[in-house]
Amino acid sequence: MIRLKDVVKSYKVGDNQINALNGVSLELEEGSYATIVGPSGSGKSTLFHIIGGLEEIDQGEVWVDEEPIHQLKDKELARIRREQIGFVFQQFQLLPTASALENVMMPLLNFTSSKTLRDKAAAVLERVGLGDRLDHLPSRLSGGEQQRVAIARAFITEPKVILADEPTGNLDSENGMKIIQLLEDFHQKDGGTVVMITHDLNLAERAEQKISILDGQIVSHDRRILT
Ligand SMILES: Nc1ncnc2c1ncn2[C@@H]1O[C@H](COP(=O)(O)OP(=O)(O)OP(=O)(O)O)[C@@H](O)[C@H]1O
Repeated sequence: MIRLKDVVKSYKVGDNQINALNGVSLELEEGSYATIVGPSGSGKSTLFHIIGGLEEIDQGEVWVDEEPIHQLKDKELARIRREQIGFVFQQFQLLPTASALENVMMPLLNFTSSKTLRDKAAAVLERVGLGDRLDHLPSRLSGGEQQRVAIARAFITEPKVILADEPTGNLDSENGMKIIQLLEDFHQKDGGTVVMITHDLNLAERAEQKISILDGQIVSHDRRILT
């Protein structure tokens, strides 16, 4: 359901060209749980942005749930991001002036009636253990709680895929593990696909698939069956 074929992506910085991805091919079936590991600058975030339809590619093909991401216009990409993909970032990326509930409502604000949306947002906040924090501004929540709001915001669209870029990078291990458990629940109970960038090799080992990137290329793709 996520398929990349010979993807090339470079950036121009002044007169220099930086080759961020040098011919990446990858297939992840629906319901996969995969981590992406690699040293700083190896191309992990570029790959993440490309799978999420956040960046254009120079060459190759990118398919998400049978949709040719590489050929779509901005409006179509926005629809795919809204309907298929939930994003979670290291820095949470919450709107500071909006409450937890409002942050979670954000992805569907123009698409669902407000009463239904409020109820739905409250239900996903309940699911991530924040049913008693609906009206809190992010500044009144701990880092772990803010990231759980971000997970709820990703859940609200009932996506098929959650893309998480270092979701535990700013958290202590206990709060980090709560986030991992929510992502693993999404994978195990909802049958969703999780693709997570991590520097934490212990976390990488928990996934069914580990994709290692070096200098813009996939150097290994390990698969194992979780018991
Ligand atoms: N917007 C950009 N403009 C110019 N160069 C970029 C841009 N984004 C990424 N790069 C370059 O592309 C290469 C891959 O970057 P990328 O962010 O994908 O690596 P990464 O593996 O995610 O690194 P990190 O672990 O440090 O986040 C690096 O050399 C980086 O400097």
